[in-house]
Amino acid sequence: MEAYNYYIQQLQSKEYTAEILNIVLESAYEGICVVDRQAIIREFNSAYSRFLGVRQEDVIGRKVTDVIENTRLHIVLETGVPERGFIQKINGQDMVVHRIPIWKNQQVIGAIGMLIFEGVSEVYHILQRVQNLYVKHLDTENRVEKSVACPLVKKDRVTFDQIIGNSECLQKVKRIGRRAAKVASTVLITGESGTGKELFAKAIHYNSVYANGPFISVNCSAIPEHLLESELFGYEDGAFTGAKKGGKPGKFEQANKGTIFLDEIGDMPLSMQAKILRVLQERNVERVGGTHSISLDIRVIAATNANLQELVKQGKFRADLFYRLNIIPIHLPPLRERKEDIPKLISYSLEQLSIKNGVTPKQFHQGTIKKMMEYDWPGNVRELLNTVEMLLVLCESEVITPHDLPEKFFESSNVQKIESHTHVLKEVPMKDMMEQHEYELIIQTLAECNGNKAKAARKLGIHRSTLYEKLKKYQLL
Ligand SMILES: Nc1ncnc2c1ncn2[C@@H]1O[C@H](COP(=O)(O)OP(=O)(O)OP(=O)(O)O)[C@@H](O)[C@H]1O
Repeated sequence: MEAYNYYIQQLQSKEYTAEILNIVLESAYEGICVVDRQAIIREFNSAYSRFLGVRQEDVIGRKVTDVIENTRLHIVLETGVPERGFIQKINGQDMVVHRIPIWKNQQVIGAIGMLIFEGVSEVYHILQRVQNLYVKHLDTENRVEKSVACPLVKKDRVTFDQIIGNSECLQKVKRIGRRAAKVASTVLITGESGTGKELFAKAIHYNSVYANGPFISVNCSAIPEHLLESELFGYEDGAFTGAKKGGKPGKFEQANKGTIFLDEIGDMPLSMQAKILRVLQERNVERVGGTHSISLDIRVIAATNANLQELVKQGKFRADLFYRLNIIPIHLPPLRERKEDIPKLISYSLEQLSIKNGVTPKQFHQGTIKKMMEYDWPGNVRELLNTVEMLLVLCESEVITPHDLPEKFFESSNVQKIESHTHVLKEVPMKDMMEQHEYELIIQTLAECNGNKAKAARKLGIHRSTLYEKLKKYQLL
């Protein structure tokens, strides 16, 4: 009886999910088309069918290329790279479309096509595209300088939308960032190198009440110790030999009415830490050799890839400064913990980097994206952008294949582990197909979760102890 009830419950929950999905599809203003791995239409909402003048039942089950004019959904299935805000001619009209691949277990299993009829955010994306075309046009006429002066292109203003990634962990920090922007409190951003700490700091600044003031970035580790004080606090005329006539304002003063971004704060010498603490507490600064203090109205954002708490324990970082900075802590996750963001990051960077380098955008083979998702990205987003740029510039063919990737992509221990285990398993006669499937699923999920068993168990929907039992069974411990 219990098993029967469970079965009924499962069935009902599946029916419920299907019903909800149907309601969502039918309530959307956009045209939505979902295709499977073979580019066969599986879902097609009425907004799309009205626009094309076809009946849903006539198109579901047909190849998308036979139904939607100029579609590239079948190409997105191959590349695995999303295409957002593209223009597609349908029924003689230029329409804005999104094409989003569906990734599961590091494979593209389908794609979603969205036809946009309206929406402010879409207009914004179109505007961006027009700007890019404009810059490209000027570039080809050797008038790059003018493009920077183009009023449409406000180069440095960063919005949270420009921080690419839909992973849950990135969405969560973006939500915290948006809320932090609304208040004047000091923010401490931590995260590995290249995770986007400076980009995040800029997004906070440009969404805050200080947005119209300056954003002054100071790399604390790049300034020699003996120059740090005058760089940060400025100096008066004749403060020391070699001092500029008339004196010079320091970074804090320059940042007045805006934001000061203290990057690599963990590298700040102890002597300077005391002085910075004083400025943060008293909100005024005195130039070197000066006699009066200048009051400051600034937002402070500090960032580090070091473990400040550890540095405090080791006596290398002042505890009082740490607590002064750590009012709103934001930790940016490394790229290896949000690999689902990789296709989207590639898609966005492809276009920007093609324009920057004056080359035609290339396509990524799905196998290439797969390899890129298996890699651990120690240099995070910065390394990813550099890789895409290198591939764009150096690869001679139109499609970037796994062979074009540097050697390091084939050295991943995860990949070797999956391959060697799969190999062994295939040689041994299988008792049970289900077991083989379960085994591969576990290996795959562990690789995706970087060997983190708690995370893998959550992803697999089983208890951690069950996962351990299975790992033991398959001799994976
Ligand atoms: N989520 C993201 N979306 C788009 N671009 C990103 C993202 N994260 C980082 N970048 C880009 O990656 C590069 C490195 O980012 P950034 O300089 O902000 O990293 P960082 O954490 O401050 O690095 P470091 O600690 O080495 O100074 C920049 O070009 C930035 O624009």
